[in-house]
Amino acid sequence: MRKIVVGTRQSALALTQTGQVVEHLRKLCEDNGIEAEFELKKIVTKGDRILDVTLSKVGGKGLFVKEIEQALLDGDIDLAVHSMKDMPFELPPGLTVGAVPEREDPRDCLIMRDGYGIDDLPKGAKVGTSSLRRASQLQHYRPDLKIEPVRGNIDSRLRKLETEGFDAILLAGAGLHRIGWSDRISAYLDPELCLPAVGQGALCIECRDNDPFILDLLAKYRHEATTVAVAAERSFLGKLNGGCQVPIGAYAKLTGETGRDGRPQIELTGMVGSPDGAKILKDTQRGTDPEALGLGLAESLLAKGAAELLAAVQE
Ligand SMILES: NCc1[nH]cc(CCC(=O)O)c1CC(=O)O
Repeated sequence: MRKIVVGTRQSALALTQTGQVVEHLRKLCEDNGIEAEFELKKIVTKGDRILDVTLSKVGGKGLFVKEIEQALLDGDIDLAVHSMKDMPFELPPGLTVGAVPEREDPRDCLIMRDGYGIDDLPKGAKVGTSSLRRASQLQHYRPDLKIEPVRGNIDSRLRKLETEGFDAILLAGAGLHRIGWSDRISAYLDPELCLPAVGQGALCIECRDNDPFILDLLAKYRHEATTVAVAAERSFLGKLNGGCQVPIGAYAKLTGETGRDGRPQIELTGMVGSPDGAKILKDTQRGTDPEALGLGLAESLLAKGAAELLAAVQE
């Protein structure tokens, strides 16, 4: 009987999604005659400790993953469940992505005090988000809105909708679905209006690259379409050298067509914007090689001036 220690953050969302992953893995073990038992280990990350500062001001990448990766390297845990969009582009030596399971809804959504869509917000309404990507795209569509930062876990952000006088706040639909709060969602934002964060709605199961038992188990959990789509989005992000603290969005999906090389065709849309939404660069490309597609799309936006936009945010 092998004991598998699973590392997780301790927010409501993290515990729920880790619990769901462990249930799937338990079933996979049962179906494949693998004897294993699972144990959860809660780990506090820097991102959990600093809750009162806008993330773009805290700086640094991997705020929600570093301590968990250290626990993997130290052998304190055997695998970790992360939100893909919190993952930095590069993993530390010795660690690898063991599986990307099937993606949840990638869209952002509005939780509104009144109304059922963005066009119901009154002129000058106060909207809460600390994401420069969400702010940029929302302001581009509705320059009249007043965007103000709101941080904290999903539960505390929802509370702030009431206590801090917001007309609406923006959250990822996936998180709300996972914790069973879909009924709080007033409207989904179409990716045409608001491109999600790279990897949004997907999970990343990370493990040591020299642990064949865990690698074999996780290989059975991999979802091909999600893996390929997220690889394209992350390749785009990697080329632009962005974390989740810059106004970059991307969304990839399979078109259902097959390329000349026999591989599934991917359609990738990416954006880079100014935080005030005055300028948004956006493009869509198709291809079958996720890395090449991400790089190509990034190069197209760089040729249109993406580097200048990003430099203005990062200085
Ligand atoms: N930035 C924090 C974060 N990281 C992952 C999710 C949940 C959605 C997901 O798994 O993509 C959230 C909350 C949010 O953005 O509303």
